[in-house]
Amino acid sequence: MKITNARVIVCSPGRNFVTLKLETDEGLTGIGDATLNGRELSVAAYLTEHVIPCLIGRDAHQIEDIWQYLYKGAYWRRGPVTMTAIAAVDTALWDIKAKAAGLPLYQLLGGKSRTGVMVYGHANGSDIEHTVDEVLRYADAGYKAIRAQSGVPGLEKVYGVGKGTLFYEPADADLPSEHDWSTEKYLRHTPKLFERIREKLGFEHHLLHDVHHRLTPIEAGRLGKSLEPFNLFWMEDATPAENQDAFRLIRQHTTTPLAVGEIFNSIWDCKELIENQLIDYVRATVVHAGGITHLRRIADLASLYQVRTGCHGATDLSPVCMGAALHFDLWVPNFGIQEYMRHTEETDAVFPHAYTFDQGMLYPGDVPGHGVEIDEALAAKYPYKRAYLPVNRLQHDGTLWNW
Ligand SMILES: O=C(O)[C@@H](O)[C@@H](O)[C@H](O)[C@H](O)CO
Ligand SMILES: [Mg+2]
Repeated sequence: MKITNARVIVCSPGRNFVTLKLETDEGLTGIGDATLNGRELSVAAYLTEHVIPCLIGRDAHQIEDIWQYLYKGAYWRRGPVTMTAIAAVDTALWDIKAKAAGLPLYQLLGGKSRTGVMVYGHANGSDIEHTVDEVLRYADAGYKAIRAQSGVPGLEKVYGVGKGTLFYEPADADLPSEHDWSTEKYLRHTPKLFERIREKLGFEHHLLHDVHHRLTPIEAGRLGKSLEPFNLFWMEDATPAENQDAFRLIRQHTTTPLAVGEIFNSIWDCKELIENQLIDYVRATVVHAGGITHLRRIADLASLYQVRTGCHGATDLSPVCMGAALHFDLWVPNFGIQEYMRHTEETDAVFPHAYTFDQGMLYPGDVPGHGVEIDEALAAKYPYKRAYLPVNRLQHDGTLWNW
């Protein structure tokens, strides 16, 4: 089955998405997500100018060979742009292979390992009481796991605290907006938030929290320790992970489980974290980590060390990535949890999909392929609009900090 045609579709139904569509001489098509938040057009150009010309005429069934060809063949290995482009091709090829087999993608990976995929939703509030109300709302909606982020007194804008709670969108401006940060204020506030949530919610639900790379390792150790009484499912991105060894220091100080990896694009970003058992959950997902083919390698390495998966699932990952990730999640033996930030109705209309939500679980559905399509005519009505993630500065002197 030969690849006869390929094109990149850029659209902005509420936010930007990049989608790769492959066509074959047997009439089967497949799509893959290629969205890299705030740098969308770099991947679109990489695919159009450099990858698509190499794909035409290749056998769509040779997923592994094409992966190796694009990875080794570029000479310049890894990096978010390259790995997102490879992921798009890989996802589209798995979609085609599953459609050719007449099977949902999870069957090709090894079949179901569980009945459904446990997800966590985002409860955001401007202060503690508002966040508690949001957490209770998610619990009422059937969620078994809830991430809680709250505004911090004395800080004007804090990551994760959005206006529209169900459809929070971090890429909020044409050029980066500026947030302010104070580690001292945050560290004083956050244990109070979780104390109050547990008081009102009890201990039946999983609670998660995202630190968004803002602490030093020793500060992260301190936060993890202070959150221990509240039994978090995980503390995410406690410190930047370019230096994988940094997590050793956090580990020495707390038993709060650690998650990291939404910005990882290769197994090399997490090899030491996994082999040294410095984390409990790896957050890499299909679109930014080289597709199903590479994510499977990361998960297999992780499983040797009892590290579980916790795929990134924010709104800037398109429904195409979500669909593919859910097939992966249903199969992967060392599954932990899947993030689920709902897309807007406009986005869902552009990307009709087979996956469904019920009582805190997502189900990928049983249609052949990964179960997500793109309505190209509708997509064309939403042209690209530049939108950037914010930057963060220390409140007391304006030093650029981690966002
Ligand atoms: O855990 C998460 O979902 C976040 O960290 C994301 O919202 C992240 O900020 C965006 O995906 C960045 O593109
Ligand atoms: Mg995160």
